[in-house]
Amino acid sequence: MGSKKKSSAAERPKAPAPLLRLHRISRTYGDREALLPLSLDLPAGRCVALYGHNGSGKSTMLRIASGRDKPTTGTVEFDGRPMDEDDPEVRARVAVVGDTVACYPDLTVREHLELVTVAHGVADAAGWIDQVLEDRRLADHGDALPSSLSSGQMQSLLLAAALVRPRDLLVLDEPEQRLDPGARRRLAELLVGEKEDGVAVLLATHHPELAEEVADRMIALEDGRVIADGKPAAVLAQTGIHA
Ligand SMILES: Nc1ncnc2c1ncn2[C@@H]1O[C@H](COP(=O)(O)OP(=O)(O)OP(=O)(O)O)[C@@H](O)[C@H]1O
Repeated sequence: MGSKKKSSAAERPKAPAPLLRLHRISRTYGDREALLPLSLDLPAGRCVALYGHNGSGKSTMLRIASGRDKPTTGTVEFDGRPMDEDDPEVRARVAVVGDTVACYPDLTVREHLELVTVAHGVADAAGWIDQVLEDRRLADHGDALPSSLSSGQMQSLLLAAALVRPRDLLVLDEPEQRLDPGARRRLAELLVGEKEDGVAVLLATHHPELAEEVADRMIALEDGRVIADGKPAAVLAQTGIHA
C-alpha cells in the first residue's frame, strides 16, 4: 500500500511567483503626487484593469510597470528580476501599446509590422502578419501609409504591432480608444485569448465593459490613490460606475 504522507508547508510546491510584481511603487512629479504607494502581483494568464478619470495615475503606473519610467519609491520585478526596459529579456517578453502614436510616415502598415518581427527575430513572419492584418481588419490597408489611416485603423495598427511579436506580458494604455463597437468587441475577445495563452495583461481603460469582460481584477484610481480594488463587478458597484 502506498504511503500517503502529508507534506508539510515547507515541502509543498510553492504557488508560481507572479510574472509582474509591483511593491509599494509611487511616483511624484515635482510637488505633485501622481501615484501613491501601490502594490500589485500579476500572474501569467491573468488580467488587471486600471480605471479612473483623466489624470488619476493610470498611465504613470503603466509606464512604471513596463519599465519605461522609474518609480520614486518602491520596486518593480518582472519574472524575478528588476524591471528595466533596457534589459533584452524585458524587451523580448514585454509588449506595450502606449498612449502615444509613433509611426514612420514613409513605411506602410505591413512594413511597420515587418520591422517589428525582424527586431524580435520572428521567423517566417509573412503568413503571421497576414493573419494579424486580417484579425485587426487591416488586410485592405497593408500597403497604406500611416497618414491615410483613420484614427481607429491607426489604433488597430498599434495593437497589431504588439501582436506580431512574442510576449509574456502585455501592457495596454486605453487600447479601446478610437475603436468602433465591433473593433472593441474583437479587442475583448483578443485579450481573453491572450490570457488563455498564458499572457499576463495589464491595461488601463475608460470602458467598464472591457474591464468586466476581460479583467480578473480591477483597480480604481483617483488622484493617484486606490479607491477600490477587487473583481470588476464589485469595483464598478462600489464606485458607482455602471457598465
Ligand atoms: N511627465 C509628467 N510631468 C509632470 N506631471 C505629470 C507627468 N506625467 C503625468 N503627470 C501628472 O500625473 C498625474 C497622473 O497622470 P497620468 O497620465 O498617469 O493619468 P491618467 O490616469 O493616465 O490620465 P488619462 O486618463 O488622461 O490618460 C496627472 O496629474 C498628470 O498631470
